[in-house]
Amino acid sequence: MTGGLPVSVSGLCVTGAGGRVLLSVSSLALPPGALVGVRGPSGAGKSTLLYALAGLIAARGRVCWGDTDIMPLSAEKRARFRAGNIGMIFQDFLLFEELGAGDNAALSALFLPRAQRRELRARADARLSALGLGNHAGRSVASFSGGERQRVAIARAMASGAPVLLADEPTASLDRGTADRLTADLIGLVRGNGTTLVVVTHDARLIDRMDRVLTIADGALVSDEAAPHGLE
Ligand SMILES: Nc1ncnc2c1ncn2[C@@H]1O[C@H](COP(=O)(O)OP(=O)(O)OP(=O)(O)O)[C@@H](O)[C@H]1O
Repeated sequence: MTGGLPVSVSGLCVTGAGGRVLLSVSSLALPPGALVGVRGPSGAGKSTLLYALAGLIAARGRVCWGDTDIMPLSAEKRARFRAGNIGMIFQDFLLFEELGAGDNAALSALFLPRAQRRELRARADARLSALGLGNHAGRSVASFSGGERQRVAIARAMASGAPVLLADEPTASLDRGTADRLTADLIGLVRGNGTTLVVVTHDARLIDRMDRVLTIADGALVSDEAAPHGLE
């Protein structure tokens, strides 16, 4: 892992059916290794921002990770950039029930040349261990609790060694204690690796651990605050 990437966004606009503006961000710049929380009311456009940053939805404007503007890239080049640079934790985990934790965490090895698979598998196992699941790598995730599943999703997102991690509600549906432990583990891992983290969350305690907090309302970036400890 070589540390995070900076992100800069300008003139970003995502529209939905009938041209309705779902998200509009005129300008945003985040330094490498920043831990950034995104909050706001339901339906405000938070997940839309995450998906636009990942280049997973159609949008206008510029989204640069480091020196690379991902917007003009072909779908294939964008997917390749994403695979090498962006780890994603989706709201519903997207795990394969029939596979073990280790196989789920190392899933992206399927898309790598054989020579690099062993390395990715080792990193996936190391992430699982760091998240307290080292002894459960062979167990099918079908029998995992919500907190354990979320840890597998984090291990998978970080196994590729991507310098950027995008997470959508990583503590949703977890009890307070589990959410707090997961938050501590996630932040420890991300800070230790210098990864840039952008996390959408309604969890005030997770927000409170971020360096920076963006508030989205009605499809617009309405505030961008540094180190807002004690908010909400
Ligand atoms: N593919 C789509 N096509 C049309 N509209 C969409 C699409 N995806 C999302 N939207 C709309 O865009 C708006 C923003 O959705 P988004 O999921 O980004 O909100 P959110 O802030 O993440 O909400 P929540 O906190 O409830 O997850 C909503 O009105 C939603 O219905």
